[in-house]
Amino acid sequence: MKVSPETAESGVENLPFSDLQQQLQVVKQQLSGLSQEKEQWLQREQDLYRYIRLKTNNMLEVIGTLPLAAEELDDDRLLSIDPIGIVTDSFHQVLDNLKQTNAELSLAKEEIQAIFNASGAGIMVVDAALRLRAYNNRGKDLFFPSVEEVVGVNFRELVCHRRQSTGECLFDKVLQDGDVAEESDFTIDDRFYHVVATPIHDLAGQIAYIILIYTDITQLKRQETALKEAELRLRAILNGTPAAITLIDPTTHRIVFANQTLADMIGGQLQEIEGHICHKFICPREEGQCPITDLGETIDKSERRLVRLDGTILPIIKTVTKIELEGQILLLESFVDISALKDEQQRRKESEERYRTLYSTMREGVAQFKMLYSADGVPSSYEFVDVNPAFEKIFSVAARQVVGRSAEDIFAVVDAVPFGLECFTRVVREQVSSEFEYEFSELNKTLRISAAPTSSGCFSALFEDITQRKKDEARIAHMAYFDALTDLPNRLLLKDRLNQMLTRAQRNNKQLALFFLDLDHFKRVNDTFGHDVGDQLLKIVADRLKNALRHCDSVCRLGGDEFVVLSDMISCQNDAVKLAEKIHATLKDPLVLRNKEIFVTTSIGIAMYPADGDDPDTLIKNADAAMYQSKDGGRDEFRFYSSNANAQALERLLLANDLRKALDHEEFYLVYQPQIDLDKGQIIGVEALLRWNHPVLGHLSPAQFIPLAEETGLILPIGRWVLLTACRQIRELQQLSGVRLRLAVNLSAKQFRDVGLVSSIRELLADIGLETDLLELEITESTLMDNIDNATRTLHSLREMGLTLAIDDFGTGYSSLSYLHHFPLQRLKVDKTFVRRLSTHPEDSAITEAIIVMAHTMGIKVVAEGIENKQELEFLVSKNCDEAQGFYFSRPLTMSQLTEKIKDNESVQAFCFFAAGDQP
Ligand SMILES: Nc1nc2c(ncn2[C@@H]2O[C@H](COP(=O)(O)O[C@H]3[C@@H](O)[C@H](n4cnc5c(=O)[nH]c(N)nc54)O[C@@H]3COP(=O)(O)O)[C@@H](O)[C@H]2O)c(=O)[nH]1
Repeated sequence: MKVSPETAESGVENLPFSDLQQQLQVVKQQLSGLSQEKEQWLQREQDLYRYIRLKTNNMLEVIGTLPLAAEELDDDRLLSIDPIGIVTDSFHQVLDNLKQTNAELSLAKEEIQAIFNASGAGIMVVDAALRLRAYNNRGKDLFFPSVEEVVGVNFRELVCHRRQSTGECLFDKVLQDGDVAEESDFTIDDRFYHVVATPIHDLAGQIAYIILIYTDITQLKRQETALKEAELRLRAILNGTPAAITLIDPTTHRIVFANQTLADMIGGQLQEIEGHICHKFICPREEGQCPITDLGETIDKSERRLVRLDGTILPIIKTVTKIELEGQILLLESFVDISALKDEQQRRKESEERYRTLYSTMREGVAQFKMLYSADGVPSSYEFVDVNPAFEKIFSVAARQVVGRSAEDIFAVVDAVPFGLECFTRVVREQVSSEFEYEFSELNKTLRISAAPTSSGCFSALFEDITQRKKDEARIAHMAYFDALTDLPNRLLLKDRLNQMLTRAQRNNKQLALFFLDLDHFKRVNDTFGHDVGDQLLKIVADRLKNALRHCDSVCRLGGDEFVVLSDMISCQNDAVKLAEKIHATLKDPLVLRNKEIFVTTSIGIAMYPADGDDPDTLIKNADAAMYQSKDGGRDEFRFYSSNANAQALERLLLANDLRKALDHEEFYLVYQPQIDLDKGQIIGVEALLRWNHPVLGHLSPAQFIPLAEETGLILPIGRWVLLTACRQIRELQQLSGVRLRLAVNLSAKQFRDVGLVSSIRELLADIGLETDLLELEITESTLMDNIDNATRTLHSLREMGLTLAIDDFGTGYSSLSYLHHFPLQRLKVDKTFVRRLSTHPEDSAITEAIIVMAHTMGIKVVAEGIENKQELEFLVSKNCDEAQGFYFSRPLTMSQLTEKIKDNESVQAFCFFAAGDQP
C-alpha cells in the first residue's frame, strides 16, 4: 500500500494518543509493507542479474563460446560492461568460424559428391515423401539418363517403371518396416542389381530419407547361373556315369554328395543316402571306423563290399582320393558294381571246375597237341601238350611220359608220317573239326578220334574207345538176322534165303519144301520148369535140327517154339515126307534138363513150291496152316498144306472176331456141375462152367474158345463176367432156397496173374453180399508153377480174404508135389484122365491113391472129377477120396435146372442121389 507524505505530517500534532497509537500502528504496518516491497525489489534485481547472465550465456552458448563465469564477472560489473557487445564480439568470432567451416564443408561436399559419383553403384536419396533428393551419376545413367533435372521428382515414377522384377518396391518395404531392406533380383534391361535401401531417421525417429544403392551384379549372376549350369551338367554327368561317386566329410563321416548311380546301387533315394553316415553303406565295418582316416588304409581299385538298403551285399571295386574343396578336405570315393563280373567269374570258375572234372573223369581220352613244322613251314609232326587220365588209361601211358614228346615217339608212324597228321593238319590250317576211326592193332582197340582247333597252331583230340561199340554193332547186325537164343537165322534171314532159294528153284525148275515146326506142349515146359529150362530146350532142339539136316538145308527160328526148315533138295512130296520123319526122329530122344527127362515132339506143316505158293509169305502162311492141322490131328505129326488148312486158320480168325462181340451180345451163359461130399453123400457145392451160345455155331465148349480168349486177352473181361454172374446167381439161389452151396469158379492163367484180381474179387463179393468162404477158385497147376513166388503171394491174399483155393487138373502137368506146401490150398482136383483110366491102367490108380494120401498128409482135401460110373466112385471112396464130381452124379445144369432140382428135392442130399441114379 502506497502512503502519501502529506497525510503523515498533518495527522501527528492534532491527533490524540490513541489516535497516534493507531496512527503508529498504521505507520508500522506501512513500514512493514515498504520493507516487504524493498525485499521484493531486491529480489527482482537479483532475478534481473540472473536473467541477464543467463541470456548472455545462452547467446554465448549458441554462438559456441564459453559461458560467463560468476567469479570473474560479479553483478555490478555485469551491469557496467556491455553484454550485448560481448555477445556481438563472440558472434563475429563464431561467424568467422562458421565461414571457415562452411568453406571446409563445401570442399567436403564436393569430395563426397565426387566419391558419390565415382561409386560403381547407382545411389539414390529419397525423402519420406518419395521425392528424389540426391543421386549419383551412375544412378542417373541407370534410371534417367536423358532427363536433366530430377531432384524433387517422385521416385516411384522415376525408378519403379524401369523395374522388370516383380514384387513391391524396396522403399515401400523400408517405409513399412522402418529397417534396412535388400533385394537381389532387381533387373533392368536384363541386368541384375543388388539393391540395399537404408532409412535415415530424423531426431524424432521418423524416416527422413531412404538411401538406395543399386549394385550391378549381372556378372555375378551370370557367373552364378553358369556355375549352376555347370553344376547341373556335372551332376548329370556324375549321375550318368556307371561308377558310383560320393564325397564324404572325413571328420563327420557323413555323405556330402552322392550320385544317382550310388543311390541305384544302394537301392534307395538320394535323400536316404546324402547326409547319412557312410559306414552304413560304403564301409560296412562293424566298428564303424573309416578305413582311410581311422585306419590309414589306401584304397585304390580295391575290392570291397557295399551294403544295400535291403541288407544285401554288393561286391564293388573302390578307389578313394582325398581332395580339397573350398578349403575343406573331403574323401572322393568312386566304385563300380562288380557283381556281374563276380557272377561271371563264379560261372567261369564253376565251368572250369566242371570242365576240369569232366576232363579228368570223362571216359574219352583227351590230348592237347601243338603242331610242329619243318624248316620250310610244312607240318611235320605234332607234340603232346597235355593228356587227361582217360588218355593215359587208353594208351597205357603216364602223362609225364608223353607231354613234350612228339607224335612219332608215341604213335605208330606209317610211311614216315605220324598217325593222323593229314587230318590234324587240315584241322589246324582250315580251323575246322574233323573225325575219323582208327584201329590201334597194338592196343587191340578201335578208337574214334575227333580233332578240333584250339589256339593258334594247336589242336585237341578226343580219343573214344569204340572197340566195344564196334563189337556191339557187329553183334546187332548179327542179331538183325540171327535169333539171339539159338543163333539160327531169324524170320528176316529166312525170307532172304527163301527168296534166294525160290529164285534158284524157278531158274532150275525145281521144287522146294518149307517145314513149319511148332513144338508140342512147349508152354507146359515153360510153365512147369520156368523159362530158363524152356530156353535150354529150344537151344537143344535148334542144335539137333542143325546137326541132323544137310548143309544146303536151312533151319530158322521164327520165335517162341516155332522153327522153319527150308530144303530145295526136294524132287517130290516123298522127299518132304522123309525129311519130316527125319525131323521127328531127331527130336525123339528125350532131353535131360534139371535131371529130368523131357520128351519133345513137334507138329509140322509142309508147304511146297510151286504147288502151295511161289512167294515167301504165302509159303510160310500155308505151312503154318498145315501145322495147325497137324496139331488138331493129335500133335507129333506132319501135314501137307491143303486149302482146308487155310479154311481152318480163317475160322480161328473169325472166331476171335466173334469172341470180341460175345460179351456185348450176351452170348455167354453159365452151367453148374454139382460137387458131392463122398463121406456124407451130400451135395456141397457146384462148379461154374462157361458156355458160349454162338449165333451161328451154336453152343460151344470152353475148350473151343478159352485158349483163343487167352491168346487175345479177352479172357480178362470174360473171366470177370463169369465171376460176377456166378456169384450173383449162387447168392440168389441161396436166398431162394436157403441152401448154402460152395461155388467153384475156374481162373485162367492170365486172370490169375492180373494185378487187380484180389481187389476186384473183394469188391465184387462185398457188392453181391456172398460170404467169402463160399467162393472157391480153381487154378491149374501149370498156372501156379509159372511163377511160384507171385502165385504164393496171390494165393495168400485170396486166402486171407476167406476164399478157398483148389488146384485143378492135378497130375496133368510136370508139377512137383514138393511145391504144394508153398500154397495155402484146401482142395486138389485129380484130373479126369486119371479117373478114366482107373480100371484099365494100374499105374494111374496107384498115382491117384498116392495123390490122395499125399494131399491128406498136407491137410488138403481131394476132389475127383469126371466120375462116370459106380466103379470109379467105389474105388475113390475106398481110397478115402473126399469129394467127387462127374456125369455119374450130374451133368452141368443151367441155373434154372439147378434151382428146380433143389426145390424139387427135400434136401440137397436127396437131390444128389436122385441125380446119380438118374444119370448113370
Ligand atoms: N478159365 C475158365 N475155364 C473154364 C471155364 N469154364 C470151363 N472152363 C474150362 O474149360 C474146360 C472144358 O470145360 P467143360 O467143357 O465145361 O467141361 C467140364 C465138364 O463139363 C467136364 N466134365 C465134368 N464131368 C465129366 C464127366 O463125368 N465126364 C466128362 N467127359 N467130362 C466131364 O469137365 C470139365 C470140368 O473140368 P474142370 O474144370 O477141370 O473141373 C475145362 O478145363 C474147364 O476148366 C471158365 O469159366 N473159365
